[in-house]
This record gives sequence, structure tokens and C-alpha cells, in this order.
Amino acid sequence: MFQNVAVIGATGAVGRIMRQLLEERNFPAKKFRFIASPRSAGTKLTFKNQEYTVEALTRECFAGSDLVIASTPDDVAADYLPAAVESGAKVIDESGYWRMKEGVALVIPEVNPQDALNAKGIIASPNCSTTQMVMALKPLHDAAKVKRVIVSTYQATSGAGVQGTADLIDGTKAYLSGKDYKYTTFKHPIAFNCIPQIGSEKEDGYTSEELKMVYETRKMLGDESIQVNATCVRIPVANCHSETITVETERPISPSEARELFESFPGLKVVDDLKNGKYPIPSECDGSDLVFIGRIRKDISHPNGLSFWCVSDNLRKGAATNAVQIAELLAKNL
Ligand SMILES: NC(=O)C1=CN([C@@H]2O[C@H](COP(=O)(O)OP(=O)(O)OC[C@H]3O[C@@H](n4cnc5c(N)ncnc54)[C@H](OP(=O)(O)O)[C@@H]3O)[C@@H](O)[C@H]2O)C=CC1
Ligand SMILES: N[C@@H](CC(=O)OP(=O)(O)O)C(=O)O
Repeated sequence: MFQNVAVIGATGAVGRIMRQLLEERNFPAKKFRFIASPRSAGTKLTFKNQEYTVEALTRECFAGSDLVIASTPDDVAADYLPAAVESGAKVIDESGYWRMKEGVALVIPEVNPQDALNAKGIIASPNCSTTQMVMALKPLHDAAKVKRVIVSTYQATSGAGVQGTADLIDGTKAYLSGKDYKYTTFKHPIAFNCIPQIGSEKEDGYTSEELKMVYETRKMLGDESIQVNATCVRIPVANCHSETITVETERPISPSEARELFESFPGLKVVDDLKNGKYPIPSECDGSDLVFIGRIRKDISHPNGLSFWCVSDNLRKGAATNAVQIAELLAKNL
């Protein structure tokens, strides 16, 4: 059991769900601390019916904590987390900064738990769009080796943090009342719109979010030969990312075999009854820790192709749930 858990970024979109999860799952620890930027230091929050005061993040604040779970912007994770490792704590990070660094474990507990157990330093939790896709790819890869993936995402505004959600709500109110609204997280209005850019511009016309789906997938599946082509799009949905995924495998996988593979993989749930209009939708997946799959069908353009639809709560399995599951795995193996 961990003695003293420090939750960094406890006031953010992921941090809020993290607090809920630690409480809901009765995470075994003697003491919890909640840490954020100096802007939030001194504010009060309630956890397990007790009042806590938010502390400011400093390099010294890790002393005494044996588990640090961080959900801050990349630059903060880069600057502060080495001090957490030096203090001797196990460190789980949600940010994108450490994921692809040599020697850093990038972990989904259902996919590559051993990497967390073997980790020497920071354990990174993957990008939210990548997590739900890799959860779906893993059983297919184990059964028939995934060679190529074409994925398009429909990403919720909560992926851009607390301010992303505020932009959706306030921007929509302004749109409906004919007023101007200055968006802080998106380059274009998100109300009644969609934006085919998430993250910054990178090589060959791809964005940083799209390349995370390429490189993080290969790292977690331990296969550098997997080809991934991603297009990431922000849509005006508050929470839960959706994806269309088309997979080419070494041998054909029929829809019925795929359904069986998905159904027997932990953390996946199949909802697939097109005749009766049943498939995963964000409003029904919101608040769940599972990754939902539907619209499973043969890719009629390729003999070894399979297409499906995948929805998951980006703040839960895409972020906080995955990190807490890593922490639970570490706790069991202390
Ligand atoms: N949202 C999502 O779906 C996902 C997010 N992630 C990653 O998780 C991380 C957090 O994202 P999210 O919760 O959405 O972002 P938010 O903007 O909602 O929250 C950011 C958190 O970081 C804290 N913070 C910001 N600057 C500092 C600082 N200088 N020192 C200490 N704390 C600081 C904020 O504290 P304060 O409130 O005081 O400003 C807040 O608690 C990011 O790296 C993101 O990439 C990963 C997967 C999915
Ligand atoms: N970029 C994702 C969420 C996120 O924060 O991802 P990452 O941790 O890889 O930056 C989104 O906007 O939906």
C-alpha cells in the first residue's frame, strides 16, 4: 500500500476526475495531497468528506510522498517530475512530455502491464485518442498482427482541459444569442462547427495529435512496423472521443471473430446492433471506464480489412482511469 499520494494538477479536467476515481475506487493509501499551480494554492476541496487545502507545486513538495500522479501541461511535467523521481516516489504522468522518451514506460494496464512493473523512472499514461484505439487494436494484433491502421477521430472539447469545456458552453450560448465570443483554446469557433486540427503542425502536413497516434501505438504494442495514418478532428461534443478505425491484418479477421476478440478483452464493451440503431455514442459512454466498440464490419475495399467505430470517455480511460489503474497495479506489486 502507498503511504502518501500526491495528486499534481488536481484542479484540472483530468485532476477532478482523478479525485473522483481515487475516492470511488477506494484507492489504498494513508494520506492524499492535492497540488496545482500557485493560482489555486490555498483553495479548498473536499475528498472523502474531508476538506483539503490545495498546495502549490514546487520541486520540494514531493518530499514524503511515495506515489505522485501528475496531470499538468507538458512544460510543467518536464520541469518538475524529475525532482519527484529523485525524491524516490513512483511517478505516473498524464502529459505528453515524457511518453516517447527512451527508458520511459508508456503503459495501458490491459495492454502492457509488465512495462509498468519493470519501470525505473516515470511511467507515462498515453494520449487519450491513442489509448482507446490501442485497447481495440491489442486483441486484433495478438490474433492476426495489425499491419496498417487508418483512423479518424471526433474529439470532445474536454480534451482541451477545463477551458475547452468552458469554450464549448460559452461559445454555444454566444452563438445562439448572436453575440461575439473570444475562444481561448480553439483557433476557430467550435460551436456548430468542427476543426480538423488538434495540436501543433508537424512534419508532412500532420498534427502533433496525429503523430502521437502513430508513435505511441508502436511503442505500446512493441511493433515498429505498424503503419498508422490518423486525422484528428475537434467536434462540438463536451466529453468522450469517437473514432472510425479501419485495420488491415496479416490474415483476414471476420466481423464475428473480431466481435469475439473484442468481447473477451478486458475493458472493451461491444454495442453493435445497427438494425436497432444501437452503437456507442458519446452521451451514453460519458462517465464509463470502458472502451466501447460498434459498427463492426468487413472493409469492403480490402480482403484483410476490418472497420469499426470506437467511443471512450477521454477524461476517464483516456486519462485518469488509466493512470489510477497503473497506480493500482503498482500498489499490488509493492
Ligand atoms: N483532457 C484530456 O482529455 C486529457 C489530458 N491529458 C493530459 O493531462 C494533462 C492535464 O490536462 P487537463 O486536465 O485536460 O488540463 P487542465 O488545463 O484542465 O488542467 C491543468 C492542471 O495543471 C495545473 N497546472 C497548470 N500550470 C501549472 C503549474 N505551472 N504548476 C502546477 N500546476 C499547474 C492546473 O492548475 P490550476 O488549476 O491551478 O491552473 C490544473 O490543475 C495535460 O498534459 C494533458 O495533455 C491526457 C489525456 C487526456
Ligand atoms: N490532445 C487531446 C488531449 C490531450 O491532452 O492529449 P495529450 O495528453 O496527448 O496532449 C485532446 O485535445 O483531445
